[in-house]
Amino acid sequence: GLQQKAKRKALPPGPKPLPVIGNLRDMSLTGLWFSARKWAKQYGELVYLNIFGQGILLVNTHEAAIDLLEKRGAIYSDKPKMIMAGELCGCENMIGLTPYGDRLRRQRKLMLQALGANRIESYHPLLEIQTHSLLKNILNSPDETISNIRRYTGGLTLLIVYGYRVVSNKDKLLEMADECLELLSNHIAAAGKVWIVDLFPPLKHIPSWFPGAQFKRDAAVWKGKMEAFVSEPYEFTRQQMKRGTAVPCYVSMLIDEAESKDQAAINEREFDIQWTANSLYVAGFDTTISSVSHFFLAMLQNPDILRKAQQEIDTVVGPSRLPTFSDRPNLPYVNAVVSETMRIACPVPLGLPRRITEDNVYKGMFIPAGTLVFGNSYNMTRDPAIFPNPDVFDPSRYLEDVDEATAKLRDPRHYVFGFGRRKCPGQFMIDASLWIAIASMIAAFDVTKAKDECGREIEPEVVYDNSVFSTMKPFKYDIRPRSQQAVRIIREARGLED
Ligand code: HEM
Repeated sequence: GLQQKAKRKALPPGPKPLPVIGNLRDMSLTGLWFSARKWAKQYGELVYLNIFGQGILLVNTHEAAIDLLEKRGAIYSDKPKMIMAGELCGCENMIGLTPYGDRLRRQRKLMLQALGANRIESYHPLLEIQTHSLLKNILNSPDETISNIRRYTGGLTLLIVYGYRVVSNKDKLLEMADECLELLSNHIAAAGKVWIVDLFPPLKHIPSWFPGAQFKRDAAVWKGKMEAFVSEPYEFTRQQMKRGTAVPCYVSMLIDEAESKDQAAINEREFDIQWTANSLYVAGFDTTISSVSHFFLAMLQNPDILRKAQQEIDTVVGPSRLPTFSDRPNLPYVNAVVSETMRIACPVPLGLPRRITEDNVYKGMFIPAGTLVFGNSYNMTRDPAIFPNPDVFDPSRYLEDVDEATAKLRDPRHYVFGFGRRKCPGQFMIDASLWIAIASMIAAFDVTKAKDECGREIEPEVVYDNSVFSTMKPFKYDIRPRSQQAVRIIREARGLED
């Protein structure tokens, strides 16, 4: 009866909304995951908010994420229709914003075909070469570590996806990508930011010169930049292929494999290659930067952990060469440092938004169709039942002798890559690229706090600067080769320029 219906309509709990604007004031443009963790503690596994009536659901536990985002994937895998980001800025075809359906399944198949667990080994040589270049760049310009890391990350993707070699921090494609990524995650599709046009779609028809239509003028400029970001690197690979000078990469491999003669199918294939390639860049960049920055931060703050990892490398790899992928099984402590880095960094703390396509009920709580759904990975990686003292960077937590089920539960890879049908397709690639980068930096460098003119240590200042990814403003530290021997093996290693 009526009572039953009222009960069914009970939304999940959450901070009290105000009339009309809802929880607008509870939202923040950066670091929303800190509030989300507090709400999870206060209200439990599901938290519901609204902004101007648009429902937002935070899924705070692993159990609920599996139950909803994975097991009920048929209705939890769609994406919000974003008029500003999608239609007006031309980002609607980025994979992370693509609606669930045939096109997405086709595109995910392409990405997994190229980056699936069984394909990663074929990238090992490229990953080692790119890592050697990173070490050389750090050695040559230790004060530019952040731009070195950006160049490593952007360069790695440009190499693997487009076969394009970046050999300077001021590379044109790298700078173009930088600008677009900043626009994308802090302006166009910033989490916690609502575009008025997304709330009142008819506004998209107002003319650009109209007072208040600044968003339309911005969108027009941004759209042009985004289009160039998608097409220019792709054209580069096409040109190289025509000249016969292309390096084997994601794009050239997929173009080669296309066999259809039917024009519609050729166009569809080209569209899929262009947009998946661009999305690999977009999704892989800030996530890698966040991981590597958190690694540096952890090493500064925990010199004992760095020393212990270095000792393991000295024993297993020895001082006369850099680590390679074949050393990985023999370096349990270094592996634990990499896992702990992924957990602490949690590079996409609230995942990417989903949109539920039908009304749904979970444990008596009502979740209306159209609600935006976020998997709160940040809260899951700080669950004290699984990770005691969750805010402490402690690799030894992975080295305890526990049964297989517990070991699995303690692997941060279960939480940080999202869930179900939209789970990160780059997870195997990043698992390899992050490992080789971290192992090599541990082997070659000491990382310590920077000192001021009076020789006092400078505490790193941690300021999160992004609304979707846990990237930080650059902080100061000191990085130098461990020894003359380390300098020699870095110089001798084969890099991108050799
Ligand atoms: C530590 C690094 C990374 C983390 C933590 C991470 C995490 C995530 C998360 C949480 C999502 C959303 C999943 C969901 O909706 O459930 C995602 C999506 C995605 N990731 Fe990653 N990612 C990382 C690196 C990468 C890399 C290196 C690539 C590319 C080579 C990549 C490509 C993608 C793509 C294309 C999507 C969109 C998938 C879709 O919407 O269907 N990611 N990632």
